[in-house]
Amino acid sequence: MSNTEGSTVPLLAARDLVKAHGRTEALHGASVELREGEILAVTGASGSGKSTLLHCLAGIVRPDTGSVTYAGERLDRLPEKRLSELRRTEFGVVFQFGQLIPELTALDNAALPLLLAGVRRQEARERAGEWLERFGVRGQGELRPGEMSGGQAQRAALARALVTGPKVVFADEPTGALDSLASEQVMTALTHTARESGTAVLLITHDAQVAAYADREVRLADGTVAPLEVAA
Ligand SMILES: Nc1ncnc2c1ncn2[C@@H]1O[C@H](COP(=O)(O)OP(=O)(O)OP(=O)(O)O)[C@@H](O)[C@H]1O
Repeated sequence: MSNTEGSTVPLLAARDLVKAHGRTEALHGASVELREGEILAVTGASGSGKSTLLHCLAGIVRPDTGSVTYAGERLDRLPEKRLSELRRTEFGVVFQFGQLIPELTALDNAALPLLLAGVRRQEARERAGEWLERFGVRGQGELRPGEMSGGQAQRAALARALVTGPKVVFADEPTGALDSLASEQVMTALTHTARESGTAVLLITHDAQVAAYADREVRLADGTVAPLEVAA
């Protein structure tokens, strides 16, 4: 069940986003809203602009026009310093291939955002261990990413994304490289943990079975969110 009932002001809102990569216009006026604690799936064909939308919402790239508002702040207008602080403290990100640091163990990977935030090493490792536990990979804590299965590495990447207690997790095809069993385990762990901690999730996927884990789904086609599915 969604824990977003009664919440009217979106936590994150994109309005009329336009973003071109060179001559390719990836977004042509896309609008979407994410409420606090909501799990929203963004689906659409390859090239429809899903990743570009996620990058704009996460403050990774700035739209050419349109606005992105996070908790009342215009993200698209923020100076880089404040943006990177927001990304570090309020947002977590997971990509298709996890992007764990290959030289570090799963535990040290998961502890990294805490160390960057100034948490002492021992406490960071303890907290990271608890998050690995929630994702069912504590036993793999001393392994490096290359020694883990794809699904285990993705669950460690999710632990790293959630370890700082972000308000929003951006997940771009988090199961794209996994078989269906590993994909199911990753999605169950992600949605269960997000609901438990009240974290909102923006989930990009082209897989209907993965989208079914979300509270709501919007579909991108040719850089625009299908009008009927834009939240009022
Ligand atoms: N860095 C870039 N340089 C040039 N064109 C780009 C760049 N990033 C995206 N594009 C183009 O913008 C359009 C939208 O790309 P985007 O990656 O947002 O789509 P997507 O829906 O996430 O696709 P996929 O499901 O295949 O990952 C595509 O036509 C793509 O080729």
